[in-house]
Amino acid sequence: MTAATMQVSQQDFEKAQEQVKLLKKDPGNETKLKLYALFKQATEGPCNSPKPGMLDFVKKAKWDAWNSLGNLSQDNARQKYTELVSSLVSAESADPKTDASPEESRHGDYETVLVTTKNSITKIMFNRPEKKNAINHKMYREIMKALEEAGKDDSTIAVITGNGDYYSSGNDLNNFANIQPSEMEKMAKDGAVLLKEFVGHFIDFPKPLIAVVNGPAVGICVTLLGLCDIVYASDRATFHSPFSELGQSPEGCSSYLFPKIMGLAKANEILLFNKKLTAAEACAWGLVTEVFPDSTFQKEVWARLEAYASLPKNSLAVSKQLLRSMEKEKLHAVNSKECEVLQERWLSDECINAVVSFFQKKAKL
Ligand SMILES: CCCCC/C=C/CC(=O)SCCNC(=O)CCNC(=O)[C@H](O)C(C)(C)COP(=O)(O)OP(=O)(O)OC[C@H]1O[C@@H](n2cnc3c(N)ncnc32)[C@H](O)[C@@H]1OP(=O)(O)O
Repeated sequence: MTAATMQVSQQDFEKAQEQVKLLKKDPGNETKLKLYALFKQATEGPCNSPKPGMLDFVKKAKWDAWNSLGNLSQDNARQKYTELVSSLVSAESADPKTDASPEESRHGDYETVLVTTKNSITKIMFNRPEKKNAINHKMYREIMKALEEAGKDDSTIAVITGNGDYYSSGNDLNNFANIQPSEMEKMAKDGAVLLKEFVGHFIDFPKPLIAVVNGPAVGICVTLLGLCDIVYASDRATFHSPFSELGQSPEGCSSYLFPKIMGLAKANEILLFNKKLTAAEACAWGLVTEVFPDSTFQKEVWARLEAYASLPKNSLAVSKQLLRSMEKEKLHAVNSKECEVLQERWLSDECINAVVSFFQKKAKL
């Protein structure tokens, strides 16, 4: 190495120390240890401090990293440090996700949901506010796609919430409308296949999944809460699963999870007798984790979630999967059975009459 390159290298070394502080993305512990070791070697020479005790994990890891550089010269260490920082800076500027400041990044082309990621949280927002976020066929498919993507992306947790005054009014009753009598059986069969796949995505979701219930929730959007890991609700939210009123039967694994969560007697009031719960009741019955005043709901909940999302991502994922693994097989079996029963219900006069009444504006919940 010539004197000229050494001098440039010293200047670059100082610049690199500044650049490393500006990295937007955490480079990970392994890289941070490498940077630490090269910095120490460059500024102090070979490792000269006593080996820390086995239980002093952090100091020991740092000492090991520095010591592993042996007799690497200070010039070479400066050079390697500078090169490593430069590679991190280039990787970051080539990555559109980190380029975009801490602002929200918006995902893909969705029509019925709004999917964004910010601060390690992927938010899936039901986005049909003019229809009270009722879930039509396209929305079932888009929610599944969004869950698949959120399960694989860099986020630590995923959140489901609603846009507008409702969390969701549940299944879009248009899914049952304008069906010719000759196509009823096919509609019911296809509906059961779609519902089974949809609920299966919640059962299998690999990361913590949090429901932020911003307003009233109806039908399937209530039952799915039992498959979420945390449920935060505004005090404006209500919880209503009027299955018998609609000539239908429970889904979303609620026939198994609700009695487990709140006891059979209370589950029966909701699932058989259409009892609409206030947020406070849903919390007392164990379906909701915590209720917040509507005026501070968004602020308080997102501050809480951002803190949770800064916890170690892999630890959270394996722990969630461990907890779910105890029940997974059972939940899939319950889901299959519920869809089988619903497939028959959708062909019943009781269900058909309820849908007709809704569209004749005779019946509202
Ligand atoms: C693949 C199939 C899977 C099936 C899975 C099964 C799931 C079971 C369930 O989810 S059961 C629950 C079904 N949901 C309902 O029965 C709710 C029906 N809606 C209502 O009773 C009311 O709309 C309300 C109480 C939710 C809100 O009443 P409000 O007066 O405040 O508002 P509007 O009625 O004027 O609603 C605004 C427009 O939104 C339309 N809309 C609301 N919810 C639904 C819905 N679930 N399905 C279809 N359309 C809905 C409503 O018709 C209005 O539309 P308009 O402006 O065009 O008239």
